[in-house]
Amino acid sequence: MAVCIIYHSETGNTRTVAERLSAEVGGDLVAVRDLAGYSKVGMYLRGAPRALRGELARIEPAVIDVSGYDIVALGTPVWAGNPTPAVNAAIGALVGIEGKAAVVFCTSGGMPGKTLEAVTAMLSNRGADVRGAVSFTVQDLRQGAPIDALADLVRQLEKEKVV
Ligand SMILES: Cc1cc2nc3c(=O)[nH]c(=O)nc-3n(C[C@H](O)[C@H](O)[C@H](O)COP(=O)(O)O)c2cc1C
Repeated sequence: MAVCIIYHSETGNTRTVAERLSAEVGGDLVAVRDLAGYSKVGMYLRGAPRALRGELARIEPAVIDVSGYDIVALGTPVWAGNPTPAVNAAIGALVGIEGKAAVVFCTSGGMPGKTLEAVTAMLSNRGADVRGAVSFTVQDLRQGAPIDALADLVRQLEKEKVV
C-alpha cells in the first residue's frame, strides 16, 4: 500500500512527525519548501499574516503528483491558527488527489485554531476523501510522545484498502 507523506516545516517539528510516521508505516516523504526563505522574525512579521489571510506561497516542488499512491498524509505547522501558506499552495499543487484517501496533521504550541478544519476543507475541495485529522503539540513531541493516533489512522486505511 503506497503512502505519500507531504509536509511543510520551518523549525523541524512537523518534519519530525512526518519522519516518524514514515518510520512506522513506510511511505515516501515530500518536503515542501516555502521559497520566501523566512528568517525567524520574518515568519511572524510576514508569514503569520499571510497564513491568517489564507495566502498561497511560492513553493518547491511546484507540482506534487500523488497519482501513484493509495493514501496521502499532509502535515502543516500552525501559523496564527491556520495552515501555512506553503501548505495552502501544496494542496493546489497536488495532481491525482481526486478520490484518494487522506489524513491530515498539524503541530502547534497548543493553539491549533482552525488549522485542521481548514486543511480538511481545502483537500476535500480538491476531491480527496479526508478520513482523519490529528493535532500534535510541541511539548508532547519534545517529551517523545508517540504518534500512534496518526500511524493507527494510516494503518486502518491500509487495512480497508486491502479488503
Ligand atoms: C509564525 C508563527 C506563528 C505561529 N502561530 C501559532 C499559533 O497560532 N498557535 C500555536 O499553538 N502555535 C503557533 N506557532 C508555533 C508553531 O505552530 C509550532 O512551533 C510548530 O510546531 C512549528 O512547526 P515546524 O517546526 O514544523 O515549522 C507559531 C509559530 C510561528 C513561527
